[in-house]
Amino acid sequence: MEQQFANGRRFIELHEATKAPTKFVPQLFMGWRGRQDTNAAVGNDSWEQYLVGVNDGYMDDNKLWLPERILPGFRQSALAFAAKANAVAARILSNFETALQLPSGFFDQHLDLGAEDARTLFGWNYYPAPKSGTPQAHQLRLLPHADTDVITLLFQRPGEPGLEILPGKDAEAHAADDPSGKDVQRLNGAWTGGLPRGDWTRMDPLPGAITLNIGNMLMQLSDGLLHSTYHRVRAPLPGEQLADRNTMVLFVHGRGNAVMQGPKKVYRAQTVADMIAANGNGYEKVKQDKEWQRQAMAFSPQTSIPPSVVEAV
Ligand SMILES: O=C(O)CCC(=O)C(=O)O
Ligand SMILES: [Fe+2]
Repeated sequence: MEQQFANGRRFIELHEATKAPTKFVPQLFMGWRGRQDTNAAVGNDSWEQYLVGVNDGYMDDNKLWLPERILPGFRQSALAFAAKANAVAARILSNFETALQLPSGFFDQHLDLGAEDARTLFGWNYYPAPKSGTPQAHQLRLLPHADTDVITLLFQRPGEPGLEILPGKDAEAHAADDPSGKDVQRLNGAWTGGLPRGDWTRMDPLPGAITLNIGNMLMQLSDGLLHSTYHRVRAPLPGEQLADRNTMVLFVHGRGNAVMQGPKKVYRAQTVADMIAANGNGYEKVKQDKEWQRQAMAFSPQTSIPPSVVEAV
């Protein structure tokens, strides 16, 4: 894990101009989003992200890898790690097949990284250390959202906290869905569902642990039984160390042509590729909404998930 964090830092530490050719492609959700791009998305200079596809076809067509001479071994190392993480995801998800009434072997097939339309992504988030003396407590490093994928494996590092989830918000958004044309992408608009049931709750990093988020695709596949996790990343609170934060993500999307609909057809049929493309500019629709701003930016007294629950996750 630490080796792969270091691999990502090699990319992050390059000059802006060197990274520029790998600029983010919203349609694919692949590539590099520098501080300027994320500044436009979240309104502060607090986040940088590089996401690579496990499928070289999409990466090569869009020239989203840097040449070997700039980052020797980078690509091979990232893809090897992503494949290992994907095997973990497949093992976890295979346990859901019976309960979700999906055909046996569904996830093995769906998560096949060798498939021509494989769209799973692996990548790094980097949040620089805030400058001392700046009022960080009311700033977010990453705005609230639910991930689009089936599940996310999130790798965090002890000493670099910030992830928070809003329990109950997911369920509310579900209840507020329009029954005539259920579209789980509305979860990215969860603020329409009324007041939050829970408070923003810390999910602090534990040594060696992988954090698992449920994404919108699993919500669709499970006909709403499993709700996607609404989450955000906040800046260090007063009294906390002003550390930078490094995380890695495996966005388990699976195959782009697959339709994400459960046996009861609760949600409208959408392909993985369509759901990814729709998310490319996810924040644009919501940023101006005052009620969303109020809830998304709420900083209530800090609550934490008891350690036993965190370990079970
Ligand atoms: O960096 C984190 O902890 C969260 C990242 C995240 O939510 C994302 O990349 O979708
Ligand atoms: Fe996320």
